[in-house]
Amino acid sequence: MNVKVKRRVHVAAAAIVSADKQQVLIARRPSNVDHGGLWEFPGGKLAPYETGLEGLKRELHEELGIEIRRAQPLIRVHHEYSDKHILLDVWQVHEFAGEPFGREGQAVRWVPMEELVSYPFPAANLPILRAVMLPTEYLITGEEADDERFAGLLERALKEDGVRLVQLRAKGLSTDAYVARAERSLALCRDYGAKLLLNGEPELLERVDADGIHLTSERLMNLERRPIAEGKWLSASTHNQAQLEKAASLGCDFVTLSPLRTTPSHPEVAPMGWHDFQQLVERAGMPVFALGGMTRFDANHARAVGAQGIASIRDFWK
Ligand SMILES: Nc1nc2c([nH]c(=O)n2[C@H]2C[C@H](O)[C@@H](COP(=O)(O)OP(=O)(O)OP(=O)(O)O)O2)c(=O)[nH]1
Ligand SMILES: [Mg+2]
Repeated sequence: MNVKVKRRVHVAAAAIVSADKQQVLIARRPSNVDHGGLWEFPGGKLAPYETGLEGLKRELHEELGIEIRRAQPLIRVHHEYSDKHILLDVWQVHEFAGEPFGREGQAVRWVPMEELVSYPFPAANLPILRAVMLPTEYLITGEEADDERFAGLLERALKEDGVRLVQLRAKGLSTDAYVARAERSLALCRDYGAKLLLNGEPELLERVDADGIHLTSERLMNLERRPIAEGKWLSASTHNQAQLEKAASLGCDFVTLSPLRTTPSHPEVAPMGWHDFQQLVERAGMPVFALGGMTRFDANHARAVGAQGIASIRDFWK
């Protein structure tokens, strides 16, 4: 029997974002290498004993002539190519010195975030594109009987906290009341350049042209295929490996994973803690927001263990 062991390749790559966070730098792979002609996030294979960030610093100097000043982990993606197993260790570079140019003759281009999806990338890159486009914080709205009070609280979070990703969660409302609240939330979110996801049946998007749908874990597990178009965002609540795998198989764009800590809203559920969380995130293959007792102070740690950031009601709803 001829068992071929695939090569394992650890690659560090950079999502270099402009100071206004509106653009990201990509490069085109030369036509004579693997995935030639496709676009990529600059970077390359780690040398023996190099850490991801060390390797990335070396690669960005070699490929673009820049020095990294400030970088933060963005996402880790495992992908099976036909000839190798690859780990893409992607960092978001917030600050650098020098003027980037293609030192190896490759094309290099600043691209507006929303145009990224129209460039051809290698197959492993889809989760990275999603991660680059998403912020670090995901606001889940609180239960609020009064529409005026609700709008005031949402606007405060958009304005004061700079929230740019919102899930409208309102279990207590009838469908019509939910739709009315969603229309109003959408207008507010548009004013601040934030994305709005509706927590409910996917068909809600036919009534409100929001940016996407957030599935409860129960809805997630009952679906056979992705219920909405690719151009809309699909997120889901997950709590374990099986749900993460289901989310991946449906083509969810990102998920929340909870509960990280014990919370007043779910006192009976055992918290998973950072160790188990990190292990689940490593193989998730999509951006994951830590949920359950999280505040913005936890965002850096969440990033450090591989997450996109944190999701919260309480930290933003005051
Ligand atoms: N840099 C980078 N590599 C990617 C991306 N997506 C993706 O699948 N890859 C794959 C392609 C390659 O198989 C591998 C990266 O290798 P590389 O060719 O950049 O390596 P390197 O810069 O060290 O170049 P070399 O000296 O080995 O020629 O990862 C991406 O976005 N950026
Ligand atoms: Mg390279």
